[in-house]
Amino acid sequence: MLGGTFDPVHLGHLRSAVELGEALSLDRVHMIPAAKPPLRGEPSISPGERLALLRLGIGDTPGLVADARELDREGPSFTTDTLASLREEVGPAARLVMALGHDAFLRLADWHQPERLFELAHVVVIDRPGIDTPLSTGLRDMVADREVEDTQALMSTPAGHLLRLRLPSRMAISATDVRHRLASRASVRYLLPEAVEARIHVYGLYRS
Ligand SMILES: Nc1ncnc2c1ncn2[C@@H]1O[C@H](COP(=O)(O)OP(=O)(O)OP(=O)(O)O)[C@@H](O)[C@H]1O
Ligand SMILES: O=C(O)c1ccc[n+]([C@@H]2O[C@H](COP(=O)([O-])O)[C@@H](O)[C@H]2O)c1
Repeated sequence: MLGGTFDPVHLGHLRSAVELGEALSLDRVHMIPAAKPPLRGEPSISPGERLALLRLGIGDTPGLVADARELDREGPSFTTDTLASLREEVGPAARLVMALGHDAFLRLADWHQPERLFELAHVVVIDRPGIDTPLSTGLRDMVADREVEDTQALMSTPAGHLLRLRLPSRMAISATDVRHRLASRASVRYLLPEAVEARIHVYGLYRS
């Protein structure tokens, strides 16, 4: 899974999802919008609208799935609940991966039941340009015994390891920057899929 606020989805998310799938030979990558992201304020647009943009962004891309399961739950969108539901679907022997960017990883110790994440899945941290803040002591201690060096070691078990991955097309694109550009009427061309940009303009999203 690659979860996110996707406010809105951009090419950094989509290209990372494709390259993650290739790097780990995954059957598919579920991109899962958080209805209520636990550690940040209310997103700029509704969960349903963020999901609609994600669906447009994915289009018919092989291997990518727009997964709406977090929109069906009440309360904060805790990733442990999402992984538990994915684990239930795929069974105990399947290899399950939760991917996140380095910026999100830096706060992993503050997540709901962080240790349980590793009982349910592997954690793969995607390098993000410009973000090289060192880990806190708590986070370093949490992951020390879990870290593996390569994808083969990661995929030898169903869950429990951590891998840091540098994908080929590292993109310095952020949703914050996209929102700022839209609010100031600057161009977002080539930062988003064209269908996503078109819908944003048609509905006048992110204008203020
Ligand atoms: N350009 C990128 N390259 C790699 N990973 C990314 C990139 N952008 C976002 N991610 C990761 O994708 C996940 C979802 O990101 P999110 O929806 O918060 O986008 P964002 O661009 O970080 O948004 P914002 O600027 O609003 O914080 C997070 O784990 C994040 O680290
Ligand atoms: O489970 C948690 O406690 C938790 C705390 C913070 C973030 N997450 C998830 O991490 C993903 C990225 O979050 P964000 O805020 O960086 O877009 C998204 O799927 C969130 O639901 C999950």
